[in-house]
Amino acid sequence: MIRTRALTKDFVVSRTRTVHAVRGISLDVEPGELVAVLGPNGAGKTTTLRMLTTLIPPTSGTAEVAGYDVVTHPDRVRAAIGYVGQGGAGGASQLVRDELVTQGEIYGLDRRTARSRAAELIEALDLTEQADRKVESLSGGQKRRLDVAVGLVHEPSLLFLDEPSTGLDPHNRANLWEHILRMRTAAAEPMTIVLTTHYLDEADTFAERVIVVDHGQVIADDTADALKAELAGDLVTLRVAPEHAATLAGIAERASGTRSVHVLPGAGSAGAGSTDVGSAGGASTVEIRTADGPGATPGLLRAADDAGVAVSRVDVTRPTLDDVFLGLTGRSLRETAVVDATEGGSAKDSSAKDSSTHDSSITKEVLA
Ligand SMILES: Nc1ncnc2c1ncn2[C@@H]1O[C@H](COP(=O)(O)OP(=O)(O)OP(=O)(O)O)[C@@H](O)[C@H]1O
Repeated sequence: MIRTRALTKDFVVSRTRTVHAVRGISLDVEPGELVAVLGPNGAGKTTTLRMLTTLIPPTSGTAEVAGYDVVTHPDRVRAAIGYVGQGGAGGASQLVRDELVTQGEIYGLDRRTARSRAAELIEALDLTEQADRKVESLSGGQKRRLDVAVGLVHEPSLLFLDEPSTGLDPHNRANLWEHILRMRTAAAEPMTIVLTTHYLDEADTFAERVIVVDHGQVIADDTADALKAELAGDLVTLRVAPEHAATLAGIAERASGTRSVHVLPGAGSAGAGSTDVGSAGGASTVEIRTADGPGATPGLLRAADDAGVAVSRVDVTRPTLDDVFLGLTGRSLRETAVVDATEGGSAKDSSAKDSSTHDSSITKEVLA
């Protein structure tokens, strides 16, 4: 459905400065895939989407979309795809229904077909009550659903969504996703969807494949689970008395599946002989990165018990996509998003904060 080879885009911003926004992206997306493109602000996600949707020409390299070259057959590409950009489409003073009909006609549907397609989409995207209101009167969530409807009006087999849910509250995000997934499976052939997002949990939950982009290049490409298992691993955190931390670290290092072990002295535990086990102030923490945290933990606890090491608390944390990015680049996607927002970005800081609340961790107190 999509095939790019060594795709690049340079922006000449002044006589002395060129921004290399996309630096040689080669990727293949098969029909029916749901792919999330993830990366910090300025990574080149939107620029890539804009080339694939024929809005800007590549500087070099090739891109075929829906079987057509984006440079030599842009009209064919446009007829086959839907694109929901960041700004959204839509004439503000048009009625919702009229907007959909107009867009359908722009895509070559006759008026009757455009009307029936508009009615279908209004129902499918839960816009019945808003159908005869002006676009400018819609709420953020309703407007985004209309944007998606506009992107789907000509029944494209491939839909590009550029940050579809940025700025929406969690309820509206969930609602939008429900609609997108329903539309996808309702199509005669499962629709291919390529989206960019700042929401790590969104990519994690809905995308079948995650492409991580940084500095204009693809740095990882797999399912979210595979990326997390291969590039991050689970984190097992054990609390022990400071004098037992080295013994426990040794046990962890010898355990199968262990990738790394770190000992963090507890606050106030620098003084030798602290035995304040169970109190956050005195205990040391042994952090173990392992391929399978829930599987490894019982063996670790047995070995600790055999060695006379009393573990006062166990936390097993499954990695997030942010851990994957951190492992790949040494930077956190959340941090980069927040920093860029303070430098003039807009809604990105809220997305970054929101995604940081998503974390799946299993916590278990162990009686020492
Ligand atoms: N028209 C342009 N002229 C000059 N530079 C541009 C232009 N469009 C994008 N860039 C630059 O190209 C780089 C990639 O931008 P792009 O918008 O593709 O990133 P992004 O990953 O989509 O970021 P965001 O998550 O903030 O939307 C950035 O450094 C950006 O400033």
